[in-house]
Amino acid sequence: MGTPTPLETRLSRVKTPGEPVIVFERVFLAFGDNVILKDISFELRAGYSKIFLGASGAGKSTILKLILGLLKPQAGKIWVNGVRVDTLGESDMMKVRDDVGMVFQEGALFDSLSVRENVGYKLYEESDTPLEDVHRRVEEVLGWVELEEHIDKMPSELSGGQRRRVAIARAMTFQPRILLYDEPTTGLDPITSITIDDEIVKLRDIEGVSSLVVTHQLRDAFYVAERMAFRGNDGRIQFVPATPEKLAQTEFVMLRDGLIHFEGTAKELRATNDPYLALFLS
Ligand SMILES: Nc1ncnc2c1ncn2[C@@H]1O[C@H](COP(=O)(O)OP(=O)(O)OP(=O)(O)O)[C@@H](O)[C@H]1O
Repeated sequence: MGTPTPLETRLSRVKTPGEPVIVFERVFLAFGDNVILKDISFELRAGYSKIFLGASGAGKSTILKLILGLLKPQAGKIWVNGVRVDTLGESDMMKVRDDVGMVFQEGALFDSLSVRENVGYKLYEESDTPLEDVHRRVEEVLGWVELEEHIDKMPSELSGGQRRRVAIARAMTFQPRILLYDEPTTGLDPITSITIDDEIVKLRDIEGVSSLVVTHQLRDAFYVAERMAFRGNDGRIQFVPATPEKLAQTEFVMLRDGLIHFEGTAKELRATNDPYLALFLS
């Protein structure tokens, strides 16, 4: 076995299912007189997913920026992996961000870098990680999203769905406990969207990654909530309809007028009589 390499040590962080990994407590945020978040409290637990819905401008991306420490609230408290981030300075925030992967809208790859370099760019910059370890990790994460054979291509040679999968692989490089997805399927056709949704499901169910997904695509949101992945006896990953326990691990959060208008499972959302939600779902 030998001594673990620095990369192996980073990848071996303990992950306890069910413990809170993101906590918002009575968060208030305004830009001048424009109050965006009035009083927001929620908890994301390890291995769970939360899907944020809401009209344009409701504050969904603002919540992602607060988690990453790119914005600070004027009141309330925010914890990420047990660290209070609303009062944290930038250098400590960098360490917190190491455990949070981010999949941006449109994938946001570097056009001038190959797929390999896009996925591994942070690792290649680190002098303490041997090059062969970096190559191995990059190949591993690209294998996970089934794109190993495209490793030496440029982003311009990939389809929109493949580019998003590269972005997911890149976000996984350091095996973060939390993945934040900002509109991961926007602009993709329904079939391609499903390949992205399956990656989100796989990461949640096989890797135990906690995820926060901001989306306007209700069909994809329900797909992620109502499906589950498991590894069969032959070692292959299979997808089946979610069991009741698994269904309970994904919650929808609807933001409206700076407050949480609804928080509940797919089943509860589908059964709602609330006129605002019904309008949103129609
Ligand atoms: N830096 C900023 N300065 C001033 N106002 C801002 C700033 N960033 C965001 N806002 C405002 O905050 C509100 C919430 O923005 P946010 O991007 O969080 O909405 P959203 O729910 O993600 O919307 P969309 O679905 O359109 O992406 C918007 O009214 C936006 O104009």
